[in-house]
Amino acid sequence: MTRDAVLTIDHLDVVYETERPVHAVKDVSLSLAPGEILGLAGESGCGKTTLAYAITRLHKPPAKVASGSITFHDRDGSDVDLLGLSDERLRAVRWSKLSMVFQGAMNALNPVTTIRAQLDDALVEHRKGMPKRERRAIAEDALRRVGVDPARITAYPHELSGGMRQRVMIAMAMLLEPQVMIMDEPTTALDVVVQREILREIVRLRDELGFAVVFITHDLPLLLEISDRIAIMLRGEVVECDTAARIQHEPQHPYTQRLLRSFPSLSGARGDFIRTGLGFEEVAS
Ligand SMILES: Nc1ncnc2c1ncn2[C@@H]1O[C@H](COP(=O)(O)OP(=O)(O)OP(=O)(O)O)[C@@H](O)[C@H]1O
Repeated sequence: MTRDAVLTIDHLDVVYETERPVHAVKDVSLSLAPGEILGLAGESGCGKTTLAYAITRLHKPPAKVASGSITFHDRDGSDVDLLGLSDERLRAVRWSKLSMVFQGAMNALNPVTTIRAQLDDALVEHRKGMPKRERRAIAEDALRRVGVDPARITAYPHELSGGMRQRVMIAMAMLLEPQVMIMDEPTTALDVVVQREILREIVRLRDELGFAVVFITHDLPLLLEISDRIAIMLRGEVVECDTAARIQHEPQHPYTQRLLRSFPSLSGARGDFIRTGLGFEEVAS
């Protein structure tokens, strides 16, 4: 157990129990510090999403956690064995302690209820007894944080653009101020400018609210910009885990070196776009 961690993954194995079993996550051990952004990189099929689903206990048969543990170290000092939680306890932990935004999450909003109702449902369930006026204020604040005009709270999802819906999902994930957020390609469906804007917001909010993030994307240059540390996965295993700077400038594993070479843009000047808000040209000049 690591006290300075908010999440510890210990020797995790996840297998798809299909006719020919697929050992998708192999002996993965990782820890996440409070407030840290940990990037997960690796080519398609290396097990990133399987790992993200296991952490959030969203994996379903044929996926099975064959061995290992995932422990959430709550700010209040208690340790929560995520894999051993009853469904009821899991519901209590999800969104309030640990939340997630997955690929295509903007389609996860309920199409027949307003944004207000969806945010309010989460507050009613997890903040029992909170007066309505306070719930409204928190929901509007959550939207404001991600750059959505709170006046849009009465809208139905179809009345918002894809980028706005995605922001609403991120607002939803942050609504209860969780200590950990798992984000798997949270902005992939959006155009690059909107992606960068949302990511800059996530980094800013992490600075403000102090949540930790496990961030998954195919976009390694982007990951290098926003992550504190990066874990490189290859065929289900974490082959290297280090600070973003060391992964970029002193990669140790041949696969990491190969992965970096597959992004020619990495040899150019970049890296401050998300953190500083400067454009590449400004950074380079
Ligand atoms: N439902 C399933 N049944 C059997 N095998 C599966 C299933 N889902 C995923 N896999 C296999 O598990 C391995 C890991 O897949 P996973 O989706 O976790 O990788 P990934 O790194 O997230 O890929 P991508 O970047 O394309 O999303 C792959 O070999 C994949 O084919």
